[in-house]
Amino acid sequence: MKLNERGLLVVISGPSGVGKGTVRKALFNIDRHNLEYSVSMTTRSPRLGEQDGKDYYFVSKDEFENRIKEGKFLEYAEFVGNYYGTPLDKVEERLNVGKEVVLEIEVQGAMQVREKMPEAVFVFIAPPSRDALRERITGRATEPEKIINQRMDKADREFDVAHKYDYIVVNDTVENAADKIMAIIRAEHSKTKRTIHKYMKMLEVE
Ligand SMILES: Nc1nc2c(ncn2[C@@H]2O[C@H](COP(=O)(O)OP(=O)(O)O)[C@@H](O)[C@H]2O)c(=O)[nH]1
Ligand SMILES: Nc1ncnc2c1ncn2[C@@H]1O[C@H](COP(=O)(O)OP(=O)(O)O)[C@@H](O)[C@H]1O
Repeated sequence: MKLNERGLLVVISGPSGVGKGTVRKALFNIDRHNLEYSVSMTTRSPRLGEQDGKDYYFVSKDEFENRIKEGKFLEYAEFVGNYYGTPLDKVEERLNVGKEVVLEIEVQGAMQVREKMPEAVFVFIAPPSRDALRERITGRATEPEKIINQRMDKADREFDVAHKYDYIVVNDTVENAADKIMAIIRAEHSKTKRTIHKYMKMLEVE
């Protein structure tokens, strides 16, 4: 692999129900060829229509904890009673073939990635308002009210760390948000390439 062929790691976070999954799908419709979604592993139960290996790898708590011990996650975190983590091997493999790898993860995990891979780009998706967020998460009708309340509390704490991200994108319409994230990825990709190119020239590396 040539040094300048490595893809960009893109970390997307945002409160539950803000529209991360919806925006991500729209993003992949813009450029399916260069983007690759990192499928996470979780101990939460599948929602209706979710597929193992596509939406998540659904595993037991024991299996997840074994993988933690074996060091198989780039990052992992507990979120409202369940584990979620990013399998490391696949991310490395896809970055090395030049794909832009997209992680959709919560904020504690994102901060772990920043420690390990500071060259990644970090995007926080925000709702147009707190009321809009509650409407979206309620409208999706996948969680009971108690869990929705827990997720709204969690959202308030997540807003507090939004300033640690490189970009904040408001999900007003899905199309706008996806276009903005695509523009960020393209700009960051060119920036990284230019930096590597300059560095290699300095070292007189071919
Ligand atoms: N740290 C971490 N968070 C994850 C991972 N996969 C998903 N998440 C986050 O876990 C949270 C809950 O996800 P989920 O139960 O699917 O709910 P949803 O975001 O409301 O659809 C969201 O903030 C996800 O972005 C992962 O691999 N690592
Ligand atoms: N820009 C938007 N305007 C209105 N509703 C939206 C928008 N983006 C997403 N939604 C809706 O909000 C709900 C939550 O979206 P989802 O992608 O599941 O969120 P997340 O993955 O962040 O939990 C879904 O019902 C989705 O259709």
